[in-house]
Amino acid sequence: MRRNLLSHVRRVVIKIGSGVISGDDGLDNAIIGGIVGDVAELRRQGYEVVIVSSGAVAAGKGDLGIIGRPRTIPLKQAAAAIGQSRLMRSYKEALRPLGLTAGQVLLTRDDLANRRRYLNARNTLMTLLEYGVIPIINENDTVVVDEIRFGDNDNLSALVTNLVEAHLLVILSDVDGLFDSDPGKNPGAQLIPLVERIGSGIEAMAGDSNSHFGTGGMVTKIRAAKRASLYGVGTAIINGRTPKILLRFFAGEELGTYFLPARDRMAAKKHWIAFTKKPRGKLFVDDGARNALVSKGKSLLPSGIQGVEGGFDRGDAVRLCTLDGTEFAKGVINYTLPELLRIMGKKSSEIEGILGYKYGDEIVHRDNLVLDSQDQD
Ligand SMILES: Nc1ncnc2c1ncn2[C@@H]1O[C@H](COP(=O)(O)OP(=O)(O)O)[C@@H](O)[C@H]1O
Ligand SMILES: N[C@@H](CCC(=O)OP(=O)(O)O)C(=O)O
Repeated sequence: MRRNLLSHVRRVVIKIGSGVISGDDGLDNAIIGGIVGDVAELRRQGYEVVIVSSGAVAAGKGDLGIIGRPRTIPLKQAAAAIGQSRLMRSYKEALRPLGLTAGQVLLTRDDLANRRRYLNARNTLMTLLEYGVIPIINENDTVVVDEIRFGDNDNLSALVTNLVEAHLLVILSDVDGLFDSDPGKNPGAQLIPLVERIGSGIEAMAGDSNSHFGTGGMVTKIRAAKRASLYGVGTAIINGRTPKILLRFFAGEELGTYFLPARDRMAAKKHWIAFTKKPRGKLFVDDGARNALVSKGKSLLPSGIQGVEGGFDRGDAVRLCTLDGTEFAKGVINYTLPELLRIMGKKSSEIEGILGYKYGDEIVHRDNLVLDSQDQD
């Protein structure tokens, strides 16, 4: 059955967790060599591979005398500054004898939240693939602050899956897949081989990370699988410490946990609005406007808006709320806050008379709107 699920797959994002490629002494070059060997073989079989690799902090923290997790953000960032170049060197040295080369791509959420930079990052990644180079992506840990953080590389890998229009996300972790409870705490835990839909029952099974290395445990992996699934892509979680696991998986062996894609695929742009753009304000709309958006698939016009909150610019994402504050959608706004304060509650035909210009009748166009029922951040 697995072979059928993979038959359409040509481009794949492989996320490699810190716990897979590092131990207490830093990077585990034997494991990296094994994974890279599999990747080279997958390339020969015609797959295009994009790697999202963690491990910078684990590779650098020893130089700072840190045992266990770095306690502060500056320490984590300093460890990443030391470790990221070491991580890339390990990949490059493993790839070189196989005739392959890697390209480092460091991203922040800000890079992907801006549409122009998002498209630019995509062009870079596509060019690397076109030239047969393996992109190795990580969060740009040394510069990120909270507002522009992906948070964890599971999330980053789901967003990259959309960015490069991949057909499959494979998460290599230090466990065999998703178990019905944390196998680190419960030796009787059972592996779940197939997840058809990620609902609250599945989410309740996931626990945090138990290691010095991992960031989010199963919680962030399931969230990533859900995001990929809403984009119409399946996700596999398999054990990256098992030799030749990638080759066995792509040969169709039933390994780990496979999450099926959702039936209703979200368009790439809507997925980006839902998960990559950070909301910068709120609009409070009346029942008529909410109904038009939720039940009739209409755009948001100025007449239904009764209140605003936060500071936003044209092109930013905002949350849409009912008058009692219940959030029900997220969308990209066509007007700035000062403009909106002048035109809210008015008819679309009055916009030009009030502002002296208009960008359109819609405050949020339905093509740039994602309802909560479609699931979002
Ligand atoms: N239900 C579960 N099934 C499998 N692993 C779980 C579960 N709940 C929590 N975990 C923990 O999640 C860990 C993997 O996540 P993490 O440590 O963040 O690794 P990575 O570095 O691969 O991201 C496992 O080692 C395990 O201890
Ligand atoms: N960017 C960080 C990794 C963050 C992270 O999500 O780690 P992990 O849970 O091991 O995938 C690093 O390179 O150390």
